[in-house]
Amino acid sequence: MSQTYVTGFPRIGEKRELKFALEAYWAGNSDFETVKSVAKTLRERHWNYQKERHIDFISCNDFSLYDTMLDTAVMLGAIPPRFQGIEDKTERYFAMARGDAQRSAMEMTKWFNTNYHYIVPEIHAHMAFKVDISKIVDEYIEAKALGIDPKINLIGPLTFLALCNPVDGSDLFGFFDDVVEAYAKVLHAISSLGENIVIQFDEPLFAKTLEAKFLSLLKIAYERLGTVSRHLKIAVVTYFDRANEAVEILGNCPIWAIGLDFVYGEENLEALLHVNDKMLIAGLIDGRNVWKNNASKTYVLIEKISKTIDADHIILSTSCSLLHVPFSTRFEEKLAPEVKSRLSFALEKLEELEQINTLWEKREKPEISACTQKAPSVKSSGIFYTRSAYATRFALQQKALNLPLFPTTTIGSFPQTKETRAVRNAYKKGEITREQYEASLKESIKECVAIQEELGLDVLVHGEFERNDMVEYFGELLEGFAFSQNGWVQSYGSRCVKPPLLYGNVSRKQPLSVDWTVYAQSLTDKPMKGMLTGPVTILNWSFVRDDIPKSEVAYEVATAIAEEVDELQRHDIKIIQVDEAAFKEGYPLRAEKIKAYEKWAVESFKASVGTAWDQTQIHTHMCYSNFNDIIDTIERMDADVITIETSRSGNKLLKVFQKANYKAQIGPGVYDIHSPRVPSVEEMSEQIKAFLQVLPKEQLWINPDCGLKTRGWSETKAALANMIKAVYLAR
Ligand code: MET
Ligand SMILES: [Zn+2]
Repeated sequence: MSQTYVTGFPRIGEKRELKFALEAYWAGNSDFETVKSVAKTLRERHWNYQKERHIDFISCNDFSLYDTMLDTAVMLGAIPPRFQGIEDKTERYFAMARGDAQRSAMEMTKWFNTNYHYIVPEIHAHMAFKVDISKIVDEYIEAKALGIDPKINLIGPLTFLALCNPVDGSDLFGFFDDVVEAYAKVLHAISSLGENIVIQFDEPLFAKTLEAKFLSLLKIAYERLGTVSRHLKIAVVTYFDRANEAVEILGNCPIWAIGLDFVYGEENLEALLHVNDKMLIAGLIDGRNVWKNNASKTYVLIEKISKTIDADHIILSTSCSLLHVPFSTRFEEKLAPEVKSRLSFALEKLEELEQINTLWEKREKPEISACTQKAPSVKSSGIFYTRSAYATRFALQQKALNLPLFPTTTIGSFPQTKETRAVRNAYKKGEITREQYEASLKESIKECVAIQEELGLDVLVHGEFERNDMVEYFGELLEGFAFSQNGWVQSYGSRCVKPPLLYGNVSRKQPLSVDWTVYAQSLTDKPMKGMLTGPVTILNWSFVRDDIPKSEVAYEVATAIAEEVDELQRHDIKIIQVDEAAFKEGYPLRAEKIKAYEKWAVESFKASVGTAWDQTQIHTHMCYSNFNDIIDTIERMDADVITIETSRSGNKLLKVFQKANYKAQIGPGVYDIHSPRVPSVEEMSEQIKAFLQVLPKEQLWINPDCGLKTRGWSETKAALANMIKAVYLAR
């Protein structure tokens, strides 16, 4: 009998119950008892769903009221000093997650190459770890009471350590012994709960290209943790890519099982020899994309695995936690059948796991399913890109635009007020007519243009009031995208996103932004910048079809954008910005896979602007501050101007551009838009001076560091006015 295993389950609830319960509590509209009871109901429901599908290994402690990294920090007693004075555990927990009147929240960042954000634990020298497993015990007992014998999910010690932020600058590795000992205490305490308890250590860190030091520590850690108690069965589970180096070590550690992802790391097949006598938890059902599993392909994969691993040592599993996919397709009433029939969310994936297990048990190989998808029409070889060298373009653009020294601009969006959103929603719901909607949008654009003229900005924007989201907006207008009603995925805390479903061949059947941009240009003599989202960002923030290579999908999206670029310039729009906000987050975890990513990412960006004439100035924008490793790639994108987020990193970042002898223009953000604070003229003057120490003045643009849509109007006007004063002083 083979067995099934689910790495982890989404916790927000099929109707986002946890979100609403938490937000009501935070807003003071309900009490914590209500949150607790909603959470309990959800856990129970989620366990039962898994039980109904006869999943053999069901997790507890994959649940969290905010984030499991934060839970781990709490479990280990890694409480930053500023929160230690808060007596009440619940109050303290949410203060760490969200900050309170006196204390800033802990930092948050992306979990590996996903769009889930975890809380970054803060550690410092002489920190006394103090173990508290009460959350685990509660959930374990709760599951037991329901007749479930759960495994216990814990973030593995190496992944935990690697993601910690030593706030006092101390050496991360210096904490290793303390962290492992704290985990040993956790295991010791858990072992008193029962016999043969399975502990799942999540170690996605092992799917990255690792420093040798980590590999040697991993051996020490699991040799120690594997011997804490005979009553525990330790499973070390990796995901998101191959983990070959770690397997070579884990195969000789005193643990029970090793988990490998064969969906995003098929190279793990080569590591199987080193699994030795351990159980293999084989990640086969894609835990982070939404398409139906191809059972015949999976079956073949299991056959391959079984050549090295005895069948009774193979456990069939999801490739990672199902946290990264929406709950169920059963709430989708509006999706076209051809789209819906191809989807599989968390609940459906449980079914798929059960099915493949049944087939495998009976050694019943499924028929090869016929491919229903048409082959894409465009090939990624030989992209369309006819722009001349930068120097030639620069001269032509100078002439066409005649901009002053330190041209000023913004990143695109202006404050989205309640009214703006209300109008958009009313139009979406059919409560107002197209004419009414357009009239209202034009009003907003007109005001926005007037404000920018009054402020004295050099390159204006229309304000992006028609966009709810920079990817969704384009997806809705392009062919090949669909939108679910309830396809929510947790992004951080109580927040969820609903990524577009890029299911088919992408094409542009209508203009995307031309009308708004042309209207905005008609209101001013200053250049109006056209605003588009780039292909890499569109892909990285969508669920992308997996029946053809990503590079081909990206090229289709790029072709559609390139048509829009061409139409904009034919309407006399002289500057076009193609945002690649998510360029960097799409980077693979494995060094050897980076080249291939960069190739399709750069090529598709270039293809998306390849129609631009030399005198049309192409901007791009990225919200990052670390370009060290990717500067050559940025250069190859060949944009005329790149605006970036520097405001929080001084001119350190610009030095990277200087060192690379970067020739095109750069707009380093002079102020941080993530806070309502209005920086003074002096502050921004200082920033500009710092920039000038590194880059020649001809290369500099001055702008905020990202879009202004989350800001209010008053702070926006004040900050931009100060920015422009600082620029006048510099000129
Ligand atoms: C996350 S990057 C945002 C870019 C977009 N043009 C904006 O200003 O909102
Ligand atoms: Zn940005």
